[in-house]
Amino acid sequence: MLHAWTVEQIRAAESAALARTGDQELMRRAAGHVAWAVCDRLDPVTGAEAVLLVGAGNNGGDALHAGALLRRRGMAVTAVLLDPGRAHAGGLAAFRARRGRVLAVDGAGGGAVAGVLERADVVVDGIVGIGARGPLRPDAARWVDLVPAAALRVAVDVPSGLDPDTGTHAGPVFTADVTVTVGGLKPGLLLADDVAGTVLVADVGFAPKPADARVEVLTDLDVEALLPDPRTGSDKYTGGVPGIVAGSAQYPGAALLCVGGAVRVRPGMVRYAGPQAAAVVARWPEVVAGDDPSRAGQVQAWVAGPGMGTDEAALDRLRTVVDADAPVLVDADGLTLLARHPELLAARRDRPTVLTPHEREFARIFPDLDLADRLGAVRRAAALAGVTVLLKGHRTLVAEPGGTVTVNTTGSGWLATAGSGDVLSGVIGSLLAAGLSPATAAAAGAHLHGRAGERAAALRAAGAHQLWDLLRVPVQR
Ligand SMILES: NC(=O)C1=CN([C@@H]2O[C@H](COP(=O)(O)OP(=O)(O)OC[C@H]3O[C@@H](n4cnc5c(N)ncnc54)[C@H](O)[C@@H]3O)[C@@H](O)[C@H]2O)[C@@H](O)CC1
Ligand SMILES: [K+]
Repeated sequence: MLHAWTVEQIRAAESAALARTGDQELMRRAAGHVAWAVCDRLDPVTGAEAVLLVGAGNNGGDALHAGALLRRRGMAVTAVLLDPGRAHAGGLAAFRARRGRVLAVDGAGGGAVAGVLERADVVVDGIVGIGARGPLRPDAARWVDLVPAAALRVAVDVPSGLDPDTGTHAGPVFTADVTVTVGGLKPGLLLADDVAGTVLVADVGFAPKPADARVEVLTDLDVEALLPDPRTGSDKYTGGVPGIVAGSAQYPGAALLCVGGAVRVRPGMVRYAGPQAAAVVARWPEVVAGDDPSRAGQVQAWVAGPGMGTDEAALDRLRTVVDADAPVLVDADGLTLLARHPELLAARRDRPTVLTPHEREFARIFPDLDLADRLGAVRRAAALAGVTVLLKGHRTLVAEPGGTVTVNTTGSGWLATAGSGDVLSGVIGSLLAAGLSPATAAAAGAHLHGRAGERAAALRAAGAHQLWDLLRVPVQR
């Protein structure tokens, strides 16, 4: 499991380390990681041209110390001081001692900055780190816009302009190929990977406690450990029995896709209750199928929604499922019905329940929550409804009512295809039926589904049904 901490939490851990170690030493360590990240990606290092964008705080100090190290490796390094009177004194002294070139944007050097940036092989962003508030000020933002995309772009701690707690950026932002983040991951780096690039965590001698983190990432090993293979003595109920309510005359494929997701994650048995029973059994002979969830027999978790329609018959089926004691996942048309009948959602409060909306469905159920901050919105939705909420997107987020959010980092563009979400619902339904908690089942399901999407990309396997075969491929080590 990986963890990410808020700026406040990082600051608290940092202050204890500052008292122990001193800020110069911490900064030198951080700078060592930044310089290593640069040199590791350049060939040759000697003679390459680097530009440091240096703000007025310690983030700029990190960049200046890194610049001094890059000088030692024979690089031509120019420090652009955005606020020359307030540049970090220790960092500047170390940089000058290595005969680095200094340009001050408010002095004679200002005019030369654009030309220096244009030629740079590497640009190091030390404009602001976790001390910044709000969008970048115009005097800093103008330089971000001049950074050439062809250069290696390395952000110190956080790409300037990106909110480390939320991953939002209201104005210009430094787009990094690599972010070297100090002390621990920040949620914003996970959410805005398009801005942060590859994230390296620089261990400088302090780290917040994993137990304090409210944002987590599952790894392959975590997910494998949650899904043991069947053993001698297992029966169909130890594997788990999901019940699927999906599909309609208009969307028969949704039933097959959702059931397929459930079957291929290894439940003990899958039940189906809807109008496509014959088609389901024709494709999935292992499934026990009927049309009425109230007569389905023992079910350990329900999935309701994909392609089920929104008519009276669909509403009746959804009511039956919502009344069940077993865990329930509601997706797609089921979410549309929940938005129209809030009493059904209220009935699931504090009972094991997962909602899996994409952004439009989310906005229908939680119209007052602002999706500009997806992390904040999904967390508030889970707290408001008292259920687990999985918000789909490039970074799918899973929030439990207690406030912890899991960020899914697997996936590919090949998942953006009709029916892909139906498969995901079936996968999570199986995991719920196997006894995982709603948040763990949702996060593990999103992880498996994302890995399947990555394999689909590698194979160019188009079509959501291709995901069935790619869900439980063993992890390569
Ligand atoms: N304190 C320490 O000893 C350590 C600090 N570290 C580095 O220090 C950074 C934090 O340093 P600081 O607390 O000095 O803060 P920053 O360097 O992140 O930013 C503070 C400066 O940014 C300016 N600023 C604030 N909001 C702005 C905005 N919207 N647009 C433009 N400028 C803005 C402020 O006027 C201030 O001068 C970390 O991100 C990390 O890079 C690390 O080196 C570890 C050790
Ligand atoms: K930065």
